Amino acid sequence: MSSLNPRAEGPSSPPPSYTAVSGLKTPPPNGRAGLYNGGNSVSPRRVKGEAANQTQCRNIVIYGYCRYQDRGCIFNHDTSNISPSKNPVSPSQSGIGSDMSKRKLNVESASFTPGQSPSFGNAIMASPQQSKLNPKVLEAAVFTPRVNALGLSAATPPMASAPLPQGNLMDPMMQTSGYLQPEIPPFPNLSGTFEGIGMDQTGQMNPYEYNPVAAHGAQVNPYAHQSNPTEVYYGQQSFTQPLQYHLYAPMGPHKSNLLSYQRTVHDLFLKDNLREDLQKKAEATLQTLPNSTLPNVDCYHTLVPLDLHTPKPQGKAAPASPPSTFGYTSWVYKAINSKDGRPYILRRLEGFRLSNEKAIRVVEHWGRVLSASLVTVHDAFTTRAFGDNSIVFVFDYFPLSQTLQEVHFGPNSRYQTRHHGPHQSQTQHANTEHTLWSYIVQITSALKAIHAAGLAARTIQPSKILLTNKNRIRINCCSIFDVLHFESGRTVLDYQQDDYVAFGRLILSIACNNPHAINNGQKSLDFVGRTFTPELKNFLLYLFHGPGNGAVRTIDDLLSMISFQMIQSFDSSLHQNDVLESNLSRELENGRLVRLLFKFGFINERPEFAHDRTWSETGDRYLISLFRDYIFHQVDEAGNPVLDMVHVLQCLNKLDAGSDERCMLVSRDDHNSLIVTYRELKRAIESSFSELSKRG
Ligand SMILES: Nc1ncnc2c1ncn2[C@@H]1O[C@H](COP(=O)(O)OP(=O)(O)OP(=O)(O)O)[C@@H](O)[C@H]1O
Repeated sequence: MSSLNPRAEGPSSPPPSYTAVSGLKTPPPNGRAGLYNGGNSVSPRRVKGEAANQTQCRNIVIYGYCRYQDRGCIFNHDTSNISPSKNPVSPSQSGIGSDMSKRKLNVESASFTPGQSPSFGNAIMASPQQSKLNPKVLEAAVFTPRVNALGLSAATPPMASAPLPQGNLMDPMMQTSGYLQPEIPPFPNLSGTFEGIGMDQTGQMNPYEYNPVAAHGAQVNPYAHQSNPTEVYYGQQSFTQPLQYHLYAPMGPHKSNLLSYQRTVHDLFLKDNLREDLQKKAEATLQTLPNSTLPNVDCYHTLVPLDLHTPKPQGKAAPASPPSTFGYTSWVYKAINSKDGRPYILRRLEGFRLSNEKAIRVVEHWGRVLSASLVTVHDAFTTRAFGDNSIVFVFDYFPLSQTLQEVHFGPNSRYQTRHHGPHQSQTQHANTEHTLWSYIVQITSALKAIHAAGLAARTIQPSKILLTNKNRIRINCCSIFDVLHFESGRTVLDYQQDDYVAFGRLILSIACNNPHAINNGQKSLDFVGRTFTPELKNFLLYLFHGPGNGAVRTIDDLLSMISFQMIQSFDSSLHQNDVLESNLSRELENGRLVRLLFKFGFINERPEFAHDRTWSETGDRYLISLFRDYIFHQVDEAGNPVLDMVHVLQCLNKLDAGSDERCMLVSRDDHNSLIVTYRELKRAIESSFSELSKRG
């Protein structure tokens, strides 16, 4: 394994204020240079090798008795063995180097009470010669007793004592510090529960009483007296109870059975196809039209036309042209609203004169309709900004969406080459039917919301249904006909019944892959009957003919006919949701790390403070710059840069979590080494950042 060393070049180091060992060249114990992992730990092997009954029970040491003595505790309960050297806070637990463990207690020793113990969490001494405690260590804040892994003390109720993030949570930059390293329980156990927290004689939870029987179960836990939390914390994942904010937690669903060494750094980020899709959509959203002559309309600017087809002119000018959906020349623009900065769709109908003011207010009724399968309409207004009388409808914008007309019947349609018939395989039929049911479920759900609001969609046709994602559709342009034909004299019920027929036509045309399938209705229905399941044909028959005896179609009848497909569709969307959440969780970690990198960038190499003695590269700043080298500027034996992204991710995550793990930082001239915990590094970055904020 190649050892990684920070570059041995650059300026020699100024004297750091952290505990440093000049000339320390001790290789790190785990083979990875610079990473010193828990040098104060008691080796599990040692504990394992000892006969358990020769090991002093900790409850005797701490409390003078062990309530499990007669209930299976396998450790030694002989009190005569207890000498001052069996300090309840063992050196290894307290974070003092191994040389300190040999020292006996004396009058100057910090006194121990179960509620308090001296903290030795600061930079540890790595040099065997250096036997005095770092003055910083003695000044360190008193140790608050470790409570259980949920951060609950014995006296406080669970909700009241949940660990609170440090820092100002309202400050986005400070939010990275919201991830505290949770308190680590003193005696992790195998069961994964918090059985190490015993009950005292009053029946109260006692976080200090160790229950060896519960913790060991039938077998002896070799880590039972393991007192270095970090070793258990990182080495024995299954033993740990606290949340590990610095690790990437793989979230399901997991489809591939890759082994850990087969995974790549890509597994830590969004899936490529999803990223590409989102980036293309972002690009489309931000697209502008250079040298555009399009005007600003009301509060909308930066108009980009989306309707790539030649507008279909109406009236005498072009009598042979097929009429556009609304009977007016229509234009579709993407535009930005200057009030909220968001993109919207403006659909302009050219040459429309509003004869009744009330007509345009119909749009407000559509504000009540909430459906995920509907393109929401926000506003409608008349304008002369285009040099004519136009009416403009404002809709939600869905980047890169296509109409079902384009998807199924357009020149570039992937369905064009497929001719339904005997040559199509069973799988292709099944896929087409799956798509059809997916459309049916979504349109039915939209109709349910629309009809319940006392309205009718009136635009169920291939060119007015948008495909915004795979198999994800939305009914577009609702409300336009309500305004255009405000005084038509027909009732809403009539229009609602028309919706069902239009729905049937849409599904029939897609099933037959022919936009004109309705022109030969019976033949098309026979084809559907032969090709797809009988449920689909029955569904279409209901849409075209209703329940019979002159009764009207109702949305509830429709829903009961497709209940099975609804369940299937619901299940698929739950799966899809899981996949997206899993992808989201990957970005969650990365978002935190970016904010951490921002802080690094703000702090490191500030030229304006170069001669400022209070800021210059000593103390915290020196530590941070060495840590920056440790993360990013490692080189291998041949001096080649090591570009190990996983190392960067691990370091940043541990830093953000303020882990107790230590790392060894080496000055650029190789003359000084520092051993610090990530917790200290985190503190250094936070204090430097807050100092910067005060100066700013
Ligand atoms: N809300 C929207 N979000 C994003 N794109 C949209 C939206 N509405 C329409 N579009 C896009 O604008 C283009 C034109 O849509 P339009 O509804 O005018 O289709 P059309 O076939 O031209 O219909 P018409 O015959 O009514 O003109 C389509 O490619 C469609 O994808």
